Amino acid sequence: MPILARIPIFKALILDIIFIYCMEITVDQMYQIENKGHDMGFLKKFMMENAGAASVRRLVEKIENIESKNILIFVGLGNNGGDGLVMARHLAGYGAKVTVMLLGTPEKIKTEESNWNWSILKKMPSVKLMIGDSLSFDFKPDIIVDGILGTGISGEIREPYASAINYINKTDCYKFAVDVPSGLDPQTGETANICTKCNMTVTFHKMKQGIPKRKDLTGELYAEKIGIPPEAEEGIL
Ligand SMILES: NC(=O)C1=CN([C@@H]2O[C@H](COP(=O)(O)OP(=O)(O)OC[C@H]3O[C@@H](n4cnc5c(N)ncnc54)[C@H](OP(=O)(O)O)[C@@H]3O)[C@@H](O)[C@H]2O)[C@H](O)CC1
Ligand SMILES: [K+]
Repeated sequence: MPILARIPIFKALILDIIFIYCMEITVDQMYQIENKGHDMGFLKKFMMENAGAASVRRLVEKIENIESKNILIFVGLGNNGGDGLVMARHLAGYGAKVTVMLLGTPEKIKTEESNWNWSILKKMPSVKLMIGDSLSFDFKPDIIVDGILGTGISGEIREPYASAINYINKTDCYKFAVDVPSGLDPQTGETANICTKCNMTVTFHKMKQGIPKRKDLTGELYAEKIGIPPEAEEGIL
């Protein structure tokens, strides 16, 4: 043990530093930090872009020849879905064959930042857009991205999300979860009636307390920074 760490005051300081930088946070703290960062001018739209970009970097690092892959991206109507929409644009840029399955209708997309990304994809013939609740596809996906539910989950999984989660679990391919496997409560680590079982999960900014409890569902697990000013944590962490 380093000399300084033997001195109680320094040992406490070192432990504090480790705790701050490695700590797991609550979902409520994450929402507070997001909102404070947004109010500082680092808009949620920018957070979503960085979240999607960081997710694609991890996926491309893992999967060889991404340009030859059929990628099916399930997106919900909230910002977890928005991250999935950003991933679709980035993966198209890598030359992958990307299909987005919006689990609802575009009018029901909940947020400005998700709508913004949907409107960009509508101008991109390189990405196939599907809406509604049909789960019949004219291809077998090599990769499925679960952008259905994130920190906004509450209660038993409702349709059409439930059928999508069952489809994902029945399909034999590589599965990537945006922020958290859909159906896993990122605060408690408990699962709803159903939950996706994935090969990789990328969560954002800091690890949420419930996620590391279920490595059986997350697969490889990463927490990626998305550019939120550290000052956005002041008074929260
Ligand atoms: N952490 C960050 O810095 C960032 C995180 N991002 C991503 O945002 C999501 C959280 O987005 P939010 O819109 O708050 O919530 P979700 O997308 O997870 O889900 C909300 C929608 O899901 C519906 N819902 C909730 N529970 C169920 C259920 N059991 N069955 C069916 N549908 C459900 C809910 O519908 P309501 O009618 O209940 O409102 C919403 O439609 C986070 O996970 C990250 O991925 C930001 O993109 C970037 C910054
Ligand atoms: K998800």
